[in-house]
Amino acid sequence: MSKEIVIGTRESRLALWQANWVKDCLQKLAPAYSFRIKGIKTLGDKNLDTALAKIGDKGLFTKELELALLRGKIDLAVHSMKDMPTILPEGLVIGAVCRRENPGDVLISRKGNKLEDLPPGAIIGTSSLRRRAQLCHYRNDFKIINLRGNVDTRLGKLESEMMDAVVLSFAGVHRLGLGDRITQLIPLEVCLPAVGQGSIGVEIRAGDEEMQNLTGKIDHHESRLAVTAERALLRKLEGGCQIPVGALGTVDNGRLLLEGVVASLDGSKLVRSSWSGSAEDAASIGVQLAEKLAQMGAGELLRSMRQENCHNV
Ligand SMILES: NCc1[nH]cc(CCC(=O)O)c1CC(=O)O
Repeated sequence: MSKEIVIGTRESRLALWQANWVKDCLQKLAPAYSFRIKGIKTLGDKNLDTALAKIGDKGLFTKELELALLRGKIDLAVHSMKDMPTILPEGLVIGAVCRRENPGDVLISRKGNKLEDLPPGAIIGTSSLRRRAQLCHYRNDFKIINLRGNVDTRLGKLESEMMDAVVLSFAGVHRLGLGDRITQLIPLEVCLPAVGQGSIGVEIRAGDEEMQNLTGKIDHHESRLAVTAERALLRKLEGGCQIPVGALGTVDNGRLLLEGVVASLDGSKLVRSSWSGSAEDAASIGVQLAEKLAQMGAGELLRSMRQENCHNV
């Protein structure tokens, strides 16, 4: 009998797709093991009606999986990197950051309009403060309404709730086989993605050498460096509540370019800049960019936002 490895995941169609993708990759690379998927409900799945910004996102989609990992109920936890808090619980580490999909956001509009030719006052659904702020900065006539639920639910609401468009991540839409619904790849100049967007992460127990070796087989070095820089930036900026931050690291020839943005909720103020350096210094590039953005006014922006908006410290 081969040793069985239990892979924990949320139960949304996207989460299951991602967990199965990890399972298939590992099964090919390590045929001596057998793998089983175990679905686990998280707080984020149980609170589908509450605006994300109100609950805060500290481990909303990850906590139950992490507890199962710590208790030995599962051996690996598969997450979207963008749903992972920047500080992991004691005793857990990221075993793999898998090769990143196109990290950007996409527009899916009801009548096929792109961002620039949506009608004045167009209604766009998204629950992400980051998307809201950058879209309103691009066009302040847009009306943004809260839209939660998994990818399929959100697309369903585009039809039923009289919206002109919704914004989703390319990766999520593509993985669910809904790529033909995409109207436009939103340019990175308009909207920087969420930290970690497009990358699948595999969390393991610290010191579990067997799982470290196993997950090492699907770790993608450049994706890990890019995501490390983005997470270092966010960790330095954040202070216990959801804030409109976007970031994207790209690695080319050993150099890492990190772009980052911080904006006010209504998009009226927006600070955006970049920092680059040797890719192996990923984390310090994130910290340096955070300091630069703070000097450019992001610090002030974040302080005022925390006072008004932070319900959950
Ligand atoms: N916030 C939910 C979430 N978490 C990860 C993805 C998609 C996968 C990814 O972008 O990595 C999505 C859906 C979306 O934002 O459209």
